[in-house]
Amino acid sequence: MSNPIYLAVDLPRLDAAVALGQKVKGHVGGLKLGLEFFCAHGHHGVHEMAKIGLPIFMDLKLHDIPNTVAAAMQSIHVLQPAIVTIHAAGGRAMMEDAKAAAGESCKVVAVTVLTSLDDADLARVGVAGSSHDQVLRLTDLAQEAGLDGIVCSGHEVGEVHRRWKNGYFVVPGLRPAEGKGAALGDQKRAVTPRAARDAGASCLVIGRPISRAEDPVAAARAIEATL
Ligand SMILES: O=C(O)c1cc(=O)[nH]c(=O)n1[C@@H]1O[C@H](COP(=O)(O)O)[C@@H](O)[C@H]1O
Repeated sequence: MSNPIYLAVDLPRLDAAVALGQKVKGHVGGLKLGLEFFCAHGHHGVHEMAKIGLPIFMDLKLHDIPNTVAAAMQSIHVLQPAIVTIHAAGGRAMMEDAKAAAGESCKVVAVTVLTSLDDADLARVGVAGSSHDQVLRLTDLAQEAGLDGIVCSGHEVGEVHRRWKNGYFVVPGLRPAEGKGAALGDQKRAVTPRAARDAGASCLVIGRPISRAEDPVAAARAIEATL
């Protein structure tokens, strides 16, 4: 089985990002480049990271009118990402157009409810009900739109997996062990990598527990050993 860990390379400097990717490449299955990275380094930065030889996950969380999102997807074709994120809250037409504009080999996955939000945060933006119900609602919409899968927390992935048998499920907000490793930081719905994997996650997104560890290779290896 291939390594399901994607390292979230959320570092502002390109040389540091390349060095980190090179160091841990034997212990992760891919590299996730997010908004921080793409805004700072653009296509050039993605090309440099691709040279490390691992699949690239472009976490752009696109959310706009369908025409704009489709055009953005076309503009990143050339980078041949393995996975791209969009926001499910952009609606069915936006998701359909994003998928149609993506390359054949690129998985398009929709972020449901960010792992940094809890039920009280959702209420403040006008979403009645629990984060759990909202994840399931947006999962069904993403499946109807023909996407490859969704992004959710480890708390919901078990139920998502039961509803959508062959979907691709990305789970971020992972912390290696209760009370150990990196603190929760801004994550509110966190679980351990092993718990997420057991519940049906296809892809485990892990950032600070590896990138901020004193020894990132040892941290990645230790997490890999728990899976
Ligand atoms: O789409 C994502 O990857 C994502 C969705 C989400 O709901 N929560 C979330 O944390 N992420 C990303 O996952 C990574 C988590 O990083 P750490 O909290 O440092 O492990 C970051 O790059 C986030 O942008």
